[in-house]
Amino acid sequence: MGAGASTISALLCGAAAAALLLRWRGRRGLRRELAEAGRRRQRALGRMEKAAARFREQNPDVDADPILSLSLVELSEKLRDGSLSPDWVFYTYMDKALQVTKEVNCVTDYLQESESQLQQVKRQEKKDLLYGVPVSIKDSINYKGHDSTLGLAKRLNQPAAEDCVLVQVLKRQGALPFVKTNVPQSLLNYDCSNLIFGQTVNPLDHTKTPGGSSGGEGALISGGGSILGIGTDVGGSLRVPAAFCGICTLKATGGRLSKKGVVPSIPGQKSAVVGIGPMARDVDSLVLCMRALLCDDMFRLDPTVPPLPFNEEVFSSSRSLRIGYYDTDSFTMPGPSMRRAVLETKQLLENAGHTLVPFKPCCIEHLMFDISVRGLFADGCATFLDLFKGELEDPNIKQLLLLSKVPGWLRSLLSWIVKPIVPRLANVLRNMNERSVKELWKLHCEIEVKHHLEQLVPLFNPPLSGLIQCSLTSAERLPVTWVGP
Ligand SMILES: CCCCCCCC/C=C\CCCCCCCC(=O)NCC(=O)O
Repeated sequence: MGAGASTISALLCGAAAAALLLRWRGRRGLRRELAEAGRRRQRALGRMEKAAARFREQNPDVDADPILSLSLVELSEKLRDGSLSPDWVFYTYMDKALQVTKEVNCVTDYLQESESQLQQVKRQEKKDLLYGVPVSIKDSINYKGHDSTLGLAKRLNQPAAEDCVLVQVLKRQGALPFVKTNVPQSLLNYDCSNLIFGQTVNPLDHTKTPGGSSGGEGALISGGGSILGIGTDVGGSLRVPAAFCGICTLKATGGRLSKKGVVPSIPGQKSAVVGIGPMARDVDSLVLCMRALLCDDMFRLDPTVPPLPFNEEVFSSSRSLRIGYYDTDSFTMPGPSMRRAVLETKQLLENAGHTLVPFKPCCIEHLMFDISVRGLFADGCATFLDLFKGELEDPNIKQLLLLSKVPGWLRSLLSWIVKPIVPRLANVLRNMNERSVKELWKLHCEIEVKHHLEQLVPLFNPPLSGLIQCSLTSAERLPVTWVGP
């Protein structure tokens, strides 16, 4: 080998060694940041623990069980008529949230400002719908002075400059947002773990996931540590954890509740719409929350939200309803217990005088893959991958990341190869490829015109077809899975 060639190979080796060293240092720095964030969280939980202990010491007669066993409707009535004191409720839930998080690891941050807000609320004459109700919020919902991490190290130490509109409205209604809860790294996952806060587990069975991405909320509420929570959902992030944890939720129509200050995983993506919603132990709690949120404050603070208040007339009407139902969409097959739950509910609704109409949702496979996955990843996964630049990857997101990193041509080839054996994986792969602007506009037209206007709206519109005023389906067809990748 000549001197020139050895110089070149020495330079190449040097460059490779320097790159490896830089990468190692970068990763070591990240690990330190993660460890520091973990310690910060422990300090926050410690402050919470001290506050709860102080309250217990000063109020030894407060009995937690009667407070924790009240439904949200009962609790808010008692708070408003003065038969329960807001600080009894606040510290009782704080204590319970600590106990639940010790078991299932669901609380990520203590919103200590809630203690001064509690003092303010107690001085208030006006007692709004959520007066004195402690509320938990998902990590991605901005609360002034606190991080919305999405489980990503790069988002640490970037506290929100202001409360998002939802939090502002909750506060105006007298609610006390007191903790933030865990999410999977990037939010695009049906599990609930990240490298900052770790794995959240299901309170009903610690070997199982609580679901995701609003899994911290699901676990905390199901464990009894919060009476009302707020989460978000694109492809199941409210519905999956609610079903896995045995609680209730409502994915409000996109745009019905303000998204201002709620951090999405793929900003600008419009095909699979983000919906915000409450999570709670029963349906009446969801109703109370929606009634409280759909108010003038919300419409004024975020003029993009249509100023449609909660429709009391429709809600309290005793008119019998025509309700569409299906126990299977023939694509995501329900387990026997889910099917039984739908059929039992159908029977109960019929006994109550409603008419149940069988109804088959159209083209689930197409909607899931050619619309939702294609829409989410229409930039060839570039925005999703940006989230992970310079980031340590949680093992639970590795599979999706691996598919996202494959070059488009190879994804198409792999899709073609695996199609006969795993057709659904082939479908995911095919739809993760980059689309042109023209193709994306075509996709938006298909969603708005073909799917919404031509297929969905007629189902709900009396003049055209059946009066399907709401629909009943098994909540979630995904089986509850074990924790871990
Ligand atoms: C919109 C997704 C449709 C489901 C398709 C399942 C096929 C798996 C392929 C890609 C994974 C996409 C992950 C979707 C997770 C959605 C969770 C969610 O709603 N996150 C958003 C949020 O929390 O706001």
